[in-house]
Amino acid sequence: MADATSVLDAIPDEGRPAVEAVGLGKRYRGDQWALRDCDFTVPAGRICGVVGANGAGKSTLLTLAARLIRPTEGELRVFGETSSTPESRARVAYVTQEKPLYPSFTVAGTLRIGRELNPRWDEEAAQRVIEMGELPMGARVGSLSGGQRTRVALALALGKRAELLLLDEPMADLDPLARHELMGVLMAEAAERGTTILVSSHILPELDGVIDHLLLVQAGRIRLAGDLEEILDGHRLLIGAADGAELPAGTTVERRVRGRQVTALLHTGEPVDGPWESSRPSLEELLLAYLRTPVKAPVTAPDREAAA
Ligand SMILES: Nc1ncnc2c1ncn2[C@@H]1O[C@H](COP(=O)(O)OP(=O)(O)OP(=O)(O)O)[C@@H](O)[C@H]1O
Repeated sequence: MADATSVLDAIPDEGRPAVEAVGLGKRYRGDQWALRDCDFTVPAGRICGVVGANGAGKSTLLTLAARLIRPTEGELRVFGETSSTPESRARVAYVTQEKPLYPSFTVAGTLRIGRELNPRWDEEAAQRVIEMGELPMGARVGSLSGGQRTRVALALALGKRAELLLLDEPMADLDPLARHELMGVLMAEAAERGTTILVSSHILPELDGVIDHLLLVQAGRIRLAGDLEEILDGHRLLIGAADGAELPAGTTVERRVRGRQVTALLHTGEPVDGPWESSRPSLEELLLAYLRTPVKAPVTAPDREAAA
């Protein structure tokens, strides 16, 4: 049996940047920036949650990493490369929200295309995902439900044996059991092969216990980026009496009063003095507090900001 050292030896990129943004910006048209001034690093082997409200820029970020669009400014390095080559494309698999598949092809025919197009194709990995969902290999893709098509798209992505998996809300149309099971498959993939996974989701509980890295995108900006444990350690959730002590200045992300009780999320790793019940936030508590308090980022041109 392989020990921990030999597993790590088998993951050559472990810890090195898989995805690195430097001054990254994307403007589709006119003065509207979908992303602006983004700087972050996702080390190889991480499962990174990409979280943000509708329209925040998550899909744009994943599409840039898949090299389907180009940055307007700055760069997004994938395994150190700034542009796309056939070799670099073979290292990346992207499952989009639309999951474009040929409706007239059968499941088996779809996997056959995957096999023919990908030199590193892993038939067993792809088939495992199909079989777990008990999908008939002879069924036409067009006759499958949305969740079943998602399973076929994930099977293609896993069969490709990519080193970077980009998953844009992959689980949205799956039932809870399938979601749980496929999350397990993705985690096993990351652990065994050191695959880096960027997964966007609005279903926050689905990410808890799965991701170990976080990118919080808000209004086209990166609001939080880094190792998840470090981010959680750097915040305190306080509960106390609404008419009690003042919150420490400068660190409050969100403050909510309900009746006589106040709940606040602070961006500080330091212990907080005062009549507070203080704890480390859960991932969901952290994300909800940030999502409820969007920053007013200047993603549009100054004249539009002034008008807003
Ligand atoms: N192809 C496009 N052409 C023009 N504008 C676009 C295009 N794609 C996205 N946008 C705009 O860029 C911004 C970011 O969109 P994006 O799809 O990246 O957000 P998102 O965070 O993935 O949203 P959602 O959670 O709703 O999927 C939005 O204002 C959107 O209208």
